[in-house]
Amino acid sequence: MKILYNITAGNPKKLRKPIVFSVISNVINILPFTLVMQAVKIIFESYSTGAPIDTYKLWLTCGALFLSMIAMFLGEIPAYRFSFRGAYMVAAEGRAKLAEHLRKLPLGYLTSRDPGDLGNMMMGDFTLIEHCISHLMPQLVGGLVMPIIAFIGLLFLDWRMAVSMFAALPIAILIIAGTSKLQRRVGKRHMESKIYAANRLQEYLNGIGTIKAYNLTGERFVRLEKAFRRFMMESIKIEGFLQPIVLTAIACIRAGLTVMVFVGTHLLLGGELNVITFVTFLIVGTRVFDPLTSALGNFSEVHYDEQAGERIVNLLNEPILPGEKIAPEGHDIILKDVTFGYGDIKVLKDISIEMPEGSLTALVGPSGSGKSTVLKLIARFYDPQKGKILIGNEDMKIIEPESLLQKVSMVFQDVYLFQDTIGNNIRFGKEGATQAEVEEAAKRACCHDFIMKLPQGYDTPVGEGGSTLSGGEKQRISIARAILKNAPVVLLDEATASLDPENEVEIQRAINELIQGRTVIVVAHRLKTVRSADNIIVLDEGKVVEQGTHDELILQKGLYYDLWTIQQKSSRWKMSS
Ligand SMILES: Nc1ncnc2c1ncn2[C@@H]1O[C@H](COP(=O)(O)OP(=O)(O)OP(=O)(O)O)[C@@H](O)[C@H]1O
Repeated sequence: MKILYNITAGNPKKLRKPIVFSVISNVINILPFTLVMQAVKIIFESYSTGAPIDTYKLWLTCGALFLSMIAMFLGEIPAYRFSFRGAYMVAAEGRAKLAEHLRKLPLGYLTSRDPGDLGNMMMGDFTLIEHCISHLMPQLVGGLVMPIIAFIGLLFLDWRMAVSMFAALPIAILIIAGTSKLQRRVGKRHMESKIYAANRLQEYLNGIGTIKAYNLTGERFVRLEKAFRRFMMESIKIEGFLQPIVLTAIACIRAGLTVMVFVGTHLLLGGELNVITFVTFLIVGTRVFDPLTSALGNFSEVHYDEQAGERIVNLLNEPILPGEKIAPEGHDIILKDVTFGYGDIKVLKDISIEMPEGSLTALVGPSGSGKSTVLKLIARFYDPQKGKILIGNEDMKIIEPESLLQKVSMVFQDVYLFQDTIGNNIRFGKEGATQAEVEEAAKRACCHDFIMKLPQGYDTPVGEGGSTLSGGEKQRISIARAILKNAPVVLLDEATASLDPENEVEIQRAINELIQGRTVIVVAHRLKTVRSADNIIVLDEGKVVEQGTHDELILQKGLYYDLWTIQQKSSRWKMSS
């Protein structure tokens, strides 16, 4: 049953209708068979007795045969429709469910996977599932129903012939079932090599600009070529391994026909079987296994598709961030003895920070000291490995992640804009916001003027990732989004890239609009922007080494003082150069 669970990406109920209607359609498909046998019987009876052919019965059989063809056609329509509908429904609902699940997973889990892998799963694996439900399953059902019904019917005609005809079938089934683990293993290796090749291709395409800039074409391409070669070898292996198994099983099934001819001849010569029955068995025997042999030819594909489904099921089983409580009203944020690392190396080591409601806290420190990581923990992209983070005196771990995110606006360095209009990109901040609200937010974020200068204003489309806008423009759009969201907590990761003076002033003005009256935590790279912060936390190698106001820290003459002095000097260098 696990196989049915996997090939439907955890939704086996969706197979009910396709299977039921495939069975019905295959039962109807047996009708013409029995009618042809009836016609043969009428003709043979006349030859064997010397009596004239019973034309009335023969015409009647022909008429029934015609009607059975219509019935076959009508029976196939729902089978076809439910198989395809089932397949597309499983894929469409599954893709939506997986996308929703991905959103709820800790970001750490997602970033640990190869970038192309998830996209591949969404499109490629679900396409395999679609194919399995729409084509392979009906074929398999047909391949089993036809011989089973034929066997039962033939038992009544002559049990000895029926048994001999199907004698070798269990051997074929044993061969297929006995090698199923091996088939899965070979299929798994093939799938892994396919995913690896897709990931290398994605990496190559994503990095094509860098590859050109640093003339890495040769080295990177060798890596990609190796991945394609490995994929090719696994494809050859899968064919080379599976074909002999399937062909042996098919040969066993066909051997049953030879056994039947021997037994039939023996019985006929011994006078224990009449010619009509023998001919009937010969006609049925040559056709009855056809659906089964073609289904077996594709059976290894079912295993293969099952693995695609299993990958999806495994991802759906990955635990989402826990927490069910609605976020509290208060917005004090407290980190208590927090330790966190992305892998084994600890990035934050036992840190404690208090950020009172309505205050502005700045996180400063050398590159890699863990500033952005603190913001990510507060946004609950990850949970700390030790210690806790409290918001409004509640442990974040018990708060429902969605409810927490409603309280938080984030403006990070790597602004992502969707392939949509500028207006809709701002509207992501508040679902259903009116045009007036969008424009108001844009005005406060100092982006209304540049938007109005664009050919289609707010309806101007932006390329994927915001590629058609400058860094400063993208940043201001993301601030407008955050202003529209109007969340009480603002997390700000200041841009490290140097902005031109005009953009810098505009962004600072936009940020001032955004942070008014809120609990703000800002990662500051340019210390002059946080001189007025209520509290400045200085991080070094994942530890809080100093904290206080700008004036207090300058007096301490510690790390902050050093950083401040260096930045003051470098800004003077810039001005004099
Ligand atoms: N997703 C990740 N996976 C693994 N390591 C990471 C990840 N993100 C950050 N790190 C590592 O964690 C450490 C702290 O990173 P973080 O971005 O918090 O530092 P930062 O102080 O904000 O640095 P910067 O000022 O350069 O932005 C760095 O050594 C970084 O390489």
